[in-house]
Amino acid sequence: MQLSDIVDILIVAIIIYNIIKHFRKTRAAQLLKGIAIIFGITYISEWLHLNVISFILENIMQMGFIALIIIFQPELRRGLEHMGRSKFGKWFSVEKEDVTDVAGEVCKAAENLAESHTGALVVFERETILDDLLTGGTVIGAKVTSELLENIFVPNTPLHDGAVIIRDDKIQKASCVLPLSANKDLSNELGTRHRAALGISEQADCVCLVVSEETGKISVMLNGNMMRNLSVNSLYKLLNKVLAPKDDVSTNVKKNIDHLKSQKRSRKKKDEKSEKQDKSKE
Ligand SMILES: Nc1ncnc2c1ncn2[C@@H]1O[C@H](COP(=O)(O)OP(=O)(O)OP(=O)(O)O)[C@@H](O)[C@H]1O
Repeated sequence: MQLSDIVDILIVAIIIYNIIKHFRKTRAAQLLKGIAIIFGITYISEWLHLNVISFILENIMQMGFIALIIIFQPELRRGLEHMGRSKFGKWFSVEKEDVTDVAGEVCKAAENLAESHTGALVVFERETILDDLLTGGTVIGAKVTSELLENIFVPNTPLHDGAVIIRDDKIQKASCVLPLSANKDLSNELGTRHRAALGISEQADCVCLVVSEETGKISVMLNGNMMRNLSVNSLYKLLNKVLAPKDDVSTNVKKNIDHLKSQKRSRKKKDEKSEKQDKSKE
């Protein structure tokens, strides 16, 4: 066995491990089990020379390949988008200061909504444009303010049902219907609002915020995971962290300048200190 074979096997093993890990808790896991069973039966029927059965199964598998691409289209798209996402690109097309403003306004609204037990669902769009995953919705296109957010979710008003979508520093849409998660591990006490937030976070890189009407608790969904019962403080920190532009070029430049300045300062201090020491010796 050559080194390239070992590398080859390792890469395939890592890919299979990640596919299983990714699909373990989703509807796709059942499909993958079914495919594995068909593969197994085909192999056994070939081994036993059951020609008709193996002919049928082989044809099913050929057609199945195309069917798989159609069935897994959202997952494939998400995976390819994830791969194509540049490490050096911006995650969010607004400045860090805007992110802090948006996070502040949303947290203020979340605190008031939680206090009054008003249900709310807010989705922050990041790299992946969410339009294809949304049904319905009313375009708003206004700057994010706590007053506007709180107003949208007032019960029995036209826009309170469904999700608000935040793109950059604007409320892009309200009253949007999101895809529901098929996660079976989700607690029974959580209904469709939480399931919808989890659903879209499984299919895109967005960040979802839910205020429960029933309990007044704040939850955040990200990459198909849920963080429950967050305080407003931790929500603020989390939003700033996940929405901030990563490795923003200007931030890096600033960091470098700061670093150079602090080096210069410490060199100057050192020089002054040694000068003083020399003088005292004299
Ligand atoms: N697919 C969906 N997309 C967006 N919003 C949805 C969707 N399904 C339900 N909702 C919202 O969730 C509300 C119903 O919430 P439900 O009580 O079933 O969920 P929940 O997770 O228990 O939340 P809560 O704790 O606030 O009661 C609906 O009125 C609607 O506003």
